[in-house]
Amino acid sequence: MEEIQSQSDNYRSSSSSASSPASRVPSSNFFYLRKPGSLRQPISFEDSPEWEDTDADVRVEEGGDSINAATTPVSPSLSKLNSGSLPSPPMPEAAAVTRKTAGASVVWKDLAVTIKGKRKYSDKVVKSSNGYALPGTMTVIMGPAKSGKSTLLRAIAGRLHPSAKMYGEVFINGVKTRLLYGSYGFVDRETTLIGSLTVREYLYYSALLQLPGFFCQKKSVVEEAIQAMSLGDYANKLIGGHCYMKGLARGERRRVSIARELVMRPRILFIDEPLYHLDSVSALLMMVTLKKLASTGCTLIFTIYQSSTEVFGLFDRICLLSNGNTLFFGETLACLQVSDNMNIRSTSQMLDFLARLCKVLLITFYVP
Ligand SMILES: Nc1ncnc2c1ncn2[C@@H]1O[C@H](COP(=O)(O)OP(=O)(O)OP(=O)(O)O)[C@@H](O)[C@H]1O
Repeated sequence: MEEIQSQSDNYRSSSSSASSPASRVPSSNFFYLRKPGSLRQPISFEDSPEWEDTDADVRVEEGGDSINAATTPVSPSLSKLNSGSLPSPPMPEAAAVTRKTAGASVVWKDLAVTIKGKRKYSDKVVKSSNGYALPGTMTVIMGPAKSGKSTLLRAIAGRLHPSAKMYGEVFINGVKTRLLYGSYGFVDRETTLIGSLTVREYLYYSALLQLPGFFCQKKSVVEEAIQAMSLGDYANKLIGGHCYMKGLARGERRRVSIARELVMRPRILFIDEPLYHLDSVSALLMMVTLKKLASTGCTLIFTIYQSSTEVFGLFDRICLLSNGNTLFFGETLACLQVSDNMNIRSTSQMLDFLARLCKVLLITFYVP
């Protein structure tokens, strides 16, 4: 306890200044260790006194990304995040700011992927795929298992495994280029989260690790990400899920992994199976959240194995794969139109039709 007290005193002496005297902050704010039994009542990192450094003339202009800082706020030590049990702070102003991102158009042309170890060159995992994704829209890569969805997604994002070789071209905003760090986010099918942190703490750590810039800017991006993924009700809850500690449900965990990428404010977001292992209600909620995210301007591209009729109706464009072949690329409505011409009257009938088509092609092409 003495050690904690002395750390606390050190902190007070180093952080106290004319602008933020320690006397302004109640002494109960200076706990460095989580109190015993407080695991179920986690504390927001915003309880750190430095969040309230109102005298620091730091302003972040949303959308314009410009920062005017007379004094640079000091990042808090990570130990200070484990503060004691204090009442939850009100949502900061940043949370009320609507997220607006300039998306980017993505075009892939004659994209093919081979993987070392496959028997023949003709055994391409993805074969001559063409398509595009526009800002503010959701483009989904659909197909049965092992049809090459993840491989195509990784190829577009430039994140193929070293044993894979890509052919064809990818254009970002009309320029043949690789995606730069920070301009895009990639959410894998399974991600590891830190169960001993709350959602807000975890996102804040991610922001600290991934982003340059000022502390208050990180605060705003974290709150934006929480808001964008509808995690407001869970922001102060422990992620959990380890050592028999009950944690967030799968749907929320998945949203946290997506929010982790959003702190980078990516222009393009790639998600491998956002509905992986989600029940139908969580799947619909996830898709509605993603649709909302797309409406802020972000370009969303993701893979999906199967979809309910309701979820299907939310997609803007579909790239339908079967054994690496692109069977259809176009707008969802056009896809429905095609099915209509074929006397298919409902989305579920169309999905059945597509599934059957995939199976036929799979059997036709997959036989060695
Ligand atoms: N690194 C790799 N090494 C060897 N083969 C691979 C590798 N990655 C993918 N493949 C093969 O490529 C094919 C397509 O895999 P991919 O994961 O892209 O399909 P998918 O449609 O995403 O399937 P699923 O949804 O079942 O994961 C599979 O036959 C898979 O075995």
